[in-house]
Amino acid sequence: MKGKLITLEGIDGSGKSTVAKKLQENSEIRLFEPVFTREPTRGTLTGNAVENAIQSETDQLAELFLFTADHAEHLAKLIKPALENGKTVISDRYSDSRYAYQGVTLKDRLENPLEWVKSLHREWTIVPDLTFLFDIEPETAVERCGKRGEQTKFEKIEFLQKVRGNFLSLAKEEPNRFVVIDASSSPEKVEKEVVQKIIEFIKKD
Ligand SMILES: Nc1ncnc2c1ncn2[C@@H]1O[C@H](COP(=O)(O)OP(=O)(O)OP(=O)(O)O)[C@@H](O)[C@H]1O
Ligand SMILES: Cc1cn([C@H]2C[C@H](O)[C@@H](COP(=O)(O)O)O2)c(=O)[nH]c1=O
Repeated sequence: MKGKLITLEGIDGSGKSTVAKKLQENSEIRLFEPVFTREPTRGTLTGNAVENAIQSETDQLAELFLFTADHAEHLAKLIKPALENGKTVISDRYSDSRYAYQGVTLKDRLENPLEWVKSLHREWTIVPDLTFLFDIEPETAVERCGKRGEQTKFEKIEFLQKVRGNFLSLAKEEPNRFVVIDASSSPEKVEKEVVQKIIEFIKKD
């Protein structure tokens, strides 16, 4: 793989999509001609299945496998070919979302769901080169989501506190891959920090 994979992670409402949009418009980032993508994927068979699953009371294991199927399809159809072509890929959510979220949804079904979900990916996923964790108090994130948050089952403070804990443990385990961003700062400050880190990272090679 010649290209680099950069991922944006964090709880719902942490500001990932806002930054992803800003990165697409940023002239310094555009020079690298990155491929922008996201998980769950949009408008695909697997992405639509995930969308349906998260809008209903789907069995948590079934939901994990749908998210994972979407990841496999995403890797095969977009991520791997882009990296093999030397492209920089920037994904709004990726595997760490599975480890952090399904690490919580499956806690009554499995002994150590986070590790189990990780092990399920180990032999075939591509580990990102750089991951931004948009870290924020769930209260602030849920408030930001307003009415939108009331419609989805994951945007609940207590649940997101546990997801945030999982993200922070993942970041602690791999300090060389993760950059933890204070996502409660202003949109301008968050964008500036992310742009600066991406440029440093790409130029370093
Ligand atoms: N730094 C910021 N300060 C204040 N508000 C912000 C900031 N970043 C984003 N927002 C606002 O917070 C809300 C959620 O942001 P956004 O959709 O980017 O989050 P997200 O992490 O992509 O959420 P999700 O994962 O649920 O899609 C939006 O209304 C956005 O305008
Ligand atoms: C990839 C992925 C996502 N989720 C959760 C996180 C969100 O609540 C929804 C959809 O994501 P969006 O960025 O808000 O569109 O799904 C998850 O639980 N597991 C995953 O692997």
